[in-house]
Amino acid sequence: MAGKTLFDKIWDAHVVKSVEDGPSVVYIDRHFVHEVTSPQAFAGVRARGIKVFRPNQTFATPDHNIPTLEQHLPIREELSRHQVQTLAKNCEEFGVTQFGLGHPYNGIVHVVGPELGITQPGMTIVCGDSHTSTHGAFGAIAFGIGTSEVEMVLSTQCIMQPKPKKMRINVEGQLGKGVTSKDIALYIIAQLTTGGGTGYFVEFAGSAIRSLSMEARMTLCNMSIELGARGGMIAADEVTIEYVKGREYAPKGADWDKAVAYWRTLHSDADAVFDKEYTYKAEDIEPMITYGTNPGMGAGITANIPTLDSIEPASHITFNKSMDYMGFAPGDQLIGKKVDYVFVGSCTNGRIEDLRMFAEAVKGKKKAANVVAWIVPGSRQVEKQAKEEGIEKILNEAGFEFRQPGCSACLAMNDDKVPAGMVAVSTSNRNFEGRQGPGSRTMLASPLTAAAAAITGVITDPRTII
Ligand SMILES: CC(C)[C@H](C(=O)O)[C@@H](O)C(=O)O
Ligand code: SF4
Repeated sequence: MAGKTLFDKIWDAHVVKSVEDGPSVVYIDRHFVHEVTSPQAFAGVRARGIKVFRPNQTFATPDHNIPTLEQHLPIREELSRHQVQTLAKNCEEFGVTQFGLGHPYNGIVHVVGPELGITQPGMTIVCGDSHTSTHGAFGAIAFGIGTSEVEMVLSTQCIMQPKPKKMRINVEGQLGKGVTSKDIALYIIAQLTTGGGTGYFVEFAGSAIRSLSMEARMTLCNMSIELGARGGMIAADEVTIEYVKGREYAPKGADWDKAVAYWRTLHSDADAVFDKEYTYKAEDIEPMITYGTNPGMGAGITANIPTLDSIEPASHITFNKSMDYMGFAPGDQLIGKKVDYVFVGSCTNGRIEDLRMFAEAVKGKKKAANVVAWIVPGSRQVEKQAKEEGIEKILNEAGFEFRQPGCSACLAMNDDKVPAGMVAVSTSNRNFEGRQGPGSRTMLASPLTAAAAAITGVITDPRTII
């Protein structure tokens, strides 16, 4: 019998019941909850007169609807205020731990879980949020679920899931100067398209992946969902173990030793078989940026936007529509395009390492006068650390505003909206029409590329400023 994949090992350890040709009932170790997808789920549990089955394995934090300025004041916008209050009330009623607005652990759910050690290797993790794939960076099976499934997990701590197919994506070699894991993600999605991973769970492997920090691995797994995949994962190694060690919710003492011994067994066996496998060379990856309205419409920053003759005829209409929306023309050079907004943050690139990267690149320089920049930490802990490390000071001296944590301009569910027609270089993960505000135009890139745009006011190769 062929060896097992990392995915299979974790999956098999969590299947409670399998139905032939049907979904399996899978036990869930950690359930993260935010204000957008939980109200109806809690209402459903309440209506059935039952309890949250395992409140100690459920953790909540408001993130989407919170403002990133003056968080000590009541939320001005009514719907957002209501969402955030409802989450707090539900968590209190059902005995779920909530890191509410103002709590030292508040922040974006996918930043908070890992930094508190709630996310651990070998676990099954769900949240009513597509970017739950982020947690796969720890060698966990983590995926997003819908509101009715949130209710299912709240009430049973299990979920029904068909087993996905298995894909491995290897990136071998050494990344070039100015190339980050965000660029790996945008490169892979540009190669395989936003549908390339549909039906699969992806394991990222290879020497370039193993050399990444935990933050960088989270960025990559975060974006696996933009490939259409159910989720992404990376086997735990010493980097992972070192990161989890000592965190608030991490196992301690003898439990820690036991956990680590188990985690070390969680990797794909040498003879494991994948349904699909791709291998890329790290050397081929340039700093990337998107020019269109889905994350697969990206290119190396020195490239030009493709011309119609390089695009399949069937896609011409959507391609042209996307060019119109962005205000670009096929064949345009990317470098030199004017930038109005820069957003650094989100569950993709709002961690301490991202802020460090941005701050180092802008240190001693000045923000371009034509750019409005929002630098938003992913959590209160990231905010605190950035202040302690002097990052806020560097940012302020360079003319940048450092805000309070939240999803912010990643999606327009709060006050931080990019105005219509404006071009934003954003470190987030989606560039759909209207994603950052009605009519807003998004170009996805790494924190380094965002820094280069912020200080020059135009799309700039980050390798020229570091
Ligand atoms: C609001 C939420 C359901 C949504 C998601 O699932 O991803 C959001 O986080 C996003 O990034 O679009
Ligand atoms: S930061 Fe963006 S992608 Fe992440 S959970 Fe919030 S809205 Fe979704």
